[in-house]
Amino acid sequence: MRIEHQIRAFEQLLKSYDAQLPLHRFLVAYFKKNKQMGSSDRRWASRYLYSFFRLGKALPKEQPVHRLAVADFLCNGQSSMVIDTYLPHFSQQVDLPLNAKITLIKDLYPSFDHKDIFPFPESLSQSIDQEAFCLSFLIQPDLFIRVPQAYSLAALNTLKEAGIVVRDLNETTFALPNGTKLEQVLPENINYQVQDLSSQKTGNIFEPKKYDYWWDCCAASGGKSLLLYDLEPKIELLVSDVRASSLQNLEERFRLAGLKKYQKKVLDLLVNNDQELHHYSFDGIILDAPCSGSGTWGRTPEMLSYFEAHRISYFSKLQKSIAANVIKYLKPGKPLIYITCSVFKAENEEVVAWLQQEYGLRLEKMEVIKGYQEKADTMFAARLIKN
Ligand SMILES: C[S@@+](CC[C@H](N)C(=O)[O-])C[C@H]1O[C@@H](n2cnc3c(N)ncnc32)[C@H](O)[C@@H]1O
Repeated sequence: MRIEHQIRAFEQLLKSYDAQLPLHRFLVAYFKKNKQMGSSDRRWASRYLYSFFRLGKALPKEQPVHRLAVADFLCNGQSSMVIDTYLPHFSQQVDLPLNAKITLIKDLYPSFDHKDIFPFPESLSQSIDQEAFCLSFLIQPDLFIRVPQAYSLAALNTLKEAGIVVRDLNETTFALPNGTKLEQVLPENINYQVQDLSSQKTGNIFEPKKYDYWWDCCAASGGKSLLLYDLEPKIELLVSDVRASSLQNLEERFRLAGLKKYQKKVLDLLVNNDQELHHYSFDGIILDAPCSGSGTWGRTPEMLSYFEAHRISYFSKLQKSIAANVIKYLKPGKPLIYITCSVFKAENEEVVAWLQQEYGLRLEKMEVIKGYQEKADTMFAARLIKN
């Protein structure tokens, strides 16, 4: 396959992509429609497009194909036709450490600054190291699973026997190369959840007690509820979400995990739900809020190019409205666990400050969970107590 052919395929894909779908879903649909593309064409086109978007807003003045060559060199450990053609002096250096590769690129393109990769640096939560965060976009995040202790040894052995490179971060958390086909390797009788490392760490501030009644109010398919249940199986639970389809997935996941005792409701938390909830009061509420998802853009790097800044304040307002509507159902002295997968202070610390100010909640702890240092998502979690 000639280089011109690869470049043409890349340029056509780039032109067709309008960010209406996440890039991985768009690629599936595109390849289905363009059956003339063989498996090698598809592999290279995917690699190039992902590399390209990982460069975010760096080197804005260069031609797309030159930006692609730089991106592909920085993001990969093996050379490509694009690197061989446009950066021929570097094709033997692709396996250098990232910092060394950046130095080479800076020599060639003095305007290259990796801090340009992320387009909204002034909006970041304060404790985020902008430099390390930007560099993390050049590295594909890992896939993480959480395996209950009873299954963890069996899971670890099965994965190793299948030749998969596993990092066991602790007894129940494993990191695997992205794209690992878990369902083909782990048998059904091994119970596990795919859950990002940082998402798992949010559980550190839940602190549920036996027989507590908790509400996971933006439950989606139940990731946080399952974490809560693993921390304290003797829990009473209400799960809700505005999307009924997510709650259907939740039912199946709960069934597989053996979580049987729970109540489920479809609720829009932007409206008054007193008719449904007036007699409820909870010992804990998990608000895993709808958000920009900016802490997960290492998995969806196309967002570096397509996210619009005005969306940050949209999400911030949404989060405040939802929080205001749920805290009335919390018992005094009990925690609201506020979580986002955002790196923007307007969705994190500023929402927390607003809740303290407007509703007198007392902040017990909050943390930006810095997944960018661990090939994981970056998240924010706060524990606020109702007075
Ligand atoms: C970050 S996701 C939750 C992820 C989930 N807790 C987990 O661990 O997998 C946010 C959820 O908020 C829900 N949501 C968005 N707007 C909502 C609203 N107005 N009322 C209730 N839920 C809403 C979305 O449907 C989405 O499932």
